[in-house]
Amino acid sequence: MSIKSLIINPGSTSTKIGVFEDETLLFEETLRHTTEEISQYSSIVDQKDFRKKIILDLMEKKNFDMKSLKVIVGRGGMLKPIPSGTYAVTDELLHDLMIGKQGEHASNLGGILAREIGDSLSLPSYIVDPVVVDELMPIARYSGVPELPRTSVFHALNQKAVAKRYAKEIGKSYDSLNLIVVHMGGGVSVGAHEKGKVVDIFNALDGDGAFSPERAGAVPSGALVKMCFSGQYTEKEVYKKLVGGGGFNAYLGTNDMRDVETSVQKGDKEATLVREAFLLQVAKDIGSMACVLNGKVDQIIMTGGIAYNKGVTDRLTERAGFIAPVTIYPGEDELLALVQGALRVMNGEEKTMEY
Ligand SMILES: Nc1ncnc2c1ncn2[C@@H]1O[C@H](COP(=O)(O)OP(=O)(O)O)[C@@H](O)[C@H]1O
Ligand SMILES: CCCC(=O)OP(=O)(O)O
Repeated sequence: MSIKSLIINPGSTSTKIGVFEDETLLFEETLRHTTEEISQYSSIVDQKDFRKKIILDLMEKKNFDMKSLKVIVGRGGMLKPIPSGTYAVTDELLHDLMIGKQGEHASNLGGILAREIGDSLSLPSYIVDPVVVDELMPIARYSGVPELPRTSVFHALNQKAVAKRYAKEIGKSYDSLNLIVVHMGGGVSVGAHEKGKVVDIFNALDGDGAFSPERAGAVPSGALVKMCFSGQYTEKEVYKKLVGGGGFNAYLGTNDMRDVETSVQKGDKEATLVREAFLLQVAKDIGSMACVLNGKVDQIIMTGGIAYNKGVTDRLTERAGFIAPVTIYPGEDELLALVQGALRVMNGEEKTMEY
């Protein structure tokens, strides 16, 4: 018997929704959120009802019978560091999403909404490869301050999905390849995949890599300390400068790369400089990961919404293409990866992971 699933993928700048019958997509929708829309809410959990309404409105618009569903699957959020896999949204896991065990991010809402909608229909709910999948090699955890270890927070679901897709397309196993995966969405993460494990990562959230549409990435640490103690800002205000209001938002007032591109095409000097600075930072992150892999890189894979922009991928290839050939998978394979994760446990091919 076939399995119909509702897939919920909240990102920092969008909510993506899909309905599948087994692995066949019945329909999908991506709703983009402007900075103004998101900044009305003081916390991620406060956005729950707004994002839930979007989902239920879409189901109504499509005249979809919710009773025909067998499972609800959400993107997994800021839980404790855990291995890759499919997890049931248990009470403990739900609690950690609600409190944001490792912090706040829209992905926390994936499991919360999956469980809420699942419970209302008496259906199971799962998350797959949450943003906290942790396969870091021990030496990648050192930051220089023992109390502040580097952490693995990234687009684990899509990074793994596109890496496996590439391996399949060239007839090799993911475990046999060394890949650098560059995900450019609302956040940016660059990962070193060594024989099937993400052994080092530039953290996409409040971490150490390139800036992104809505995040600062790495900033000069001494100046940040001074800002924190200047008395001018609350803790929340400083954090917002780093996550939410950082990056393109801070320089150009938009989290939408398409607006940036339009300004660049019109000859806007500031937009051109900021875009070029972004590309420099991402290229430097790729170069770092080449060293992590001892220069033995089979392929660089560029993905995420920004990878639709050919100007961006061409310039990155110009800067980093000497390291390895480049494959571009624009957007992301997250909806299908979420379905496949749930189907594997429901069909008994894989065990549900214990949280
Ligand atoms: N067709 C496109 N061309 C260029 N940029 C795009 C396109 N589609 C999305 N983007 C940009 O990608 C970013 C969002 O990427 P996405 O992977 O959807 O992020 P998230 O899941 O974090 O919300 C935004 O800056 C958006 O403007
Ligand atoms: C929290 C890491 C993943 C991430 O940054 O996702 P978005 O690009 O969707 O915000």
